[in-house]
Amino acid sequence: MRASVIQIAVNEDESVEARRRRVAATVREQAGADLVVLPELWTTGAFAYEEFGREAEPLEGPTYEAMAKAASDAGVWLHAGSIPERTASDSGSAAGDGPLYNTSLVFSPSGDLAAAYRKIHRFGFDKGEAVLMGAGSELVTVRLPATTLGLSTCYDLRFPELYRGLVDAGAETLVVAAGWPERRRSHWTLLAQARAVENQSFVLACATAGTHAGVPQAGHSIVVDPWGEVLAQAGAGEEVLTVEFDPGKVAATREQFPALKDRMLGLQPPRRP
Ligand SMILES: O=C(O)CCC(=O)C(=O)O
Repeated sequence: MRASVIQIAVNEDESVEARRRRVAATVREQAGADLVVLPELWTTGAFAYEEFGREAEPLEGPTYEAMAKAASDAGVWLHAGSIPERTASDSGSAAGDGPLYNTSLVFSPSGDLAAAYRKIHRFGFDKGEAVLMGAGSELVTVRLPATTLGLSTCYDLRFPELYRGLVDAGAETLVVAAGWPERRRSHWTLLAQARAVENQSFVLACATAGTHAGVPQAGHSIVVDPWGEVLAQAGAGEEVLTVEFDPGKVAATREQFPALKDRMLGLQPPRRP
């Protein structure tokens, strides 16, 4: 299976519309790949909080349209990263003034939407995304011909129980769309490898490059195999990481070193003295 992980530079000197055109062209250049992956919130930048409301789009908005077409032009499965999704209000208002979500979109090679995943763990503690966006509550997997993807977004990477849930639902290739800051780059690499090892799964983790809202981005998108070996890692700048991998290695690893089978569920909490 061949995957292209597109690490996009998100800088403020480029308009959202120009970036959308540029990214669509780069996706088209990946014809021949089986899977193409884009990062989190690449239209606005994950830290450009003021842009979230301004650039939010309905699920089937301009990014959806451009990415559906790029996927079908290239004939690839496309994890199109995430968008700030504007939803309708509870009253169903056409103005779409309901909560925002950080929503990832996956398209099939014919350009149909295969899945949408709303980021579950929002970043920012008591500010930023954590207060501006709603939290998703559903795990999402996507069946491809050769593997099953488990979807996640950026800060989700810190929450191992999410990935265990994805593995229990059949995931073999864990995709992380991110806009991770340079300041915590060591955590990014460490956690991507940890999620691969503990879940005996491939991890395809796609980050952004550049600087927006004063936050330098880590880049260093990474692909890790189920044994924890790094198959490829990008540098700090914009880059397309191309990697060939054998999805059969997941079953082989789980069979040869069956640690996942030794999970002890339903442990009792410690007794009070
Ligand atoms: O967990 C981190 O250090 C970064 C998370 C983040 O930047 C995000 O989720 O947008």
